[in-house]
Amino acid sequence: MEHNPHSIGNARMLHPDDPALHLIGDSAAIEEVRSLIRHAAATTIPVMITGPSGCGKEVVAKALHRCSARSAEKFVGVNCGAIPRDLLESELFGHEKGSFTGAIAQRKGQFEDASKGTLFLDEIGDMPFDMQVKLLRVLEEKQIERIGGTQSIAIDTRIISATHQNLEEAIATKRFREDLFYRLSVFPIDIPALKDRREDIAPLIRHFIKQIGGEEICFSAEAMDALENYAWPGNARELRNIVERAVVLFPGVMISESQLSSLFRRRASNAPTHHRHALPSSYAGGGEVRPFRTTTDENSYDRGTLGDGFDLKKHLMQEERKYLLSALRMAEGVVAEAAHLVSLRRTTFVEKMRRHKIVRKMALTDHRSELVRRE
Ligand SMILES: Nc1ncnc2c1ncn2[C@@H]1O[C@H](COP(=O)(O)OP(=O)(O)OP(=O)(O)O)[C@@H](O)[C@H]1O
Repeated sequence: MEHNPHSIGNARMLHPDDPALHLIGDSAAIEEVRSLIRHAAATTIPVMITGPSGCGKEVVAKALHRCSARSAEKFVGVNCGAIPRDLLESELFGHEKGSFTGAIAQRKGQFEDASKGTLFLDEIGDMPFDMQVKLLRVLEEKQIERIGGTQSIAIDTRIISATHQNLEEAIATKRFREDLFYRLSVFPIDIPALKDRREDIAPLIRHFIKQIGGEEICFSAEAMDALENYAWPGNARELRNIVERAVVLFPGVMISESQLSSLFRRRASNAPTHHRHALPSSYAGGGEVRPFRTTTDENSYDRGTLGDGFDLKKHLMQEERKYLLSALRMAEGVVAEAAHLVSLRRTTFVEKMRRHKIVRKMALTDHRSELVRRE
């Protein structure tokens, strides 16, 4: 058992610097999450954080790390869905020099790097099935072997995983190993969607305004009402983006309900209104702005474009990459929505992202887009 004097007890007994308080929200659901963080932080048991995309899973993981006795050590985040299969094993477990083409030097993996600290396995539901077997073995034996290595290395790494997927469903369809699921989710923490904890919207707006800096903004009572009634398909991430836009477009201004539509640039028709019955049903069609336009007609290419080394396969790959990135940007990093924008299944979209080495967070405005994030 690890103990941290600041992490145990209820909110009233807490030190004002309690890292769990960095998790913003006044709802009962967030209060419950804070309480779970404090309990989990006093142990090293594996925690699995679930909730829809953008709801704050990484914020919770970091709060848990900061609350724990490991807070002085590293927090290392790995996005299991964004790293190509071939690289993931080396990313997690490291490799010895010469163990494969391109392994020009020995490299420690994230498990070793985060030893004594916390390893955050984000998007665990996207981990390839064969890697799941390897991960399970490591968790059971508490030791790793670098690729091409001959000796086992003991590790003392706290594991927090997260997913927006329904892993029970993934288990039923044999995409996720049941034994690994039970190993990782000893202590589950579920974060509800923002639409189910509307009390958090106002404090989150205040928090984001402070975090972003710049001139103060505020929303009229009707505008606040509309924001509190909106469906927030992108959850807190979408709210943050709206606040960012508001700070740029309306510095020092009281924002009215009618001005909100300019903040919701994705789909003007989906902008919130304070009439509950008029609320956008999150991705309903009517009046959608069409994201992509065809720029050329059939038969319109001539010798000027073709010939001279024109490579159709390469060209199509480049175009595909542009479409994927644009869709991701328009969907503000919500993969399911981006896939919907280009009429692909989510899994196909993720597969294409892997092929193009696209990281979901490349599309986000807060530029936290690395494969591996460190604190
Ligand atoms: N309760 C919260 N308090 C403070 N900031 C929050 C909270 N929830 C979300 N955020 C902010 O919203 C954005 C998205 O949060 P985060 O990246 O943690 O979501 P996530 O659930 O991990 O997303 P994904 O599933 O896409 O990985 C971040 O900018 C984060 O700082």
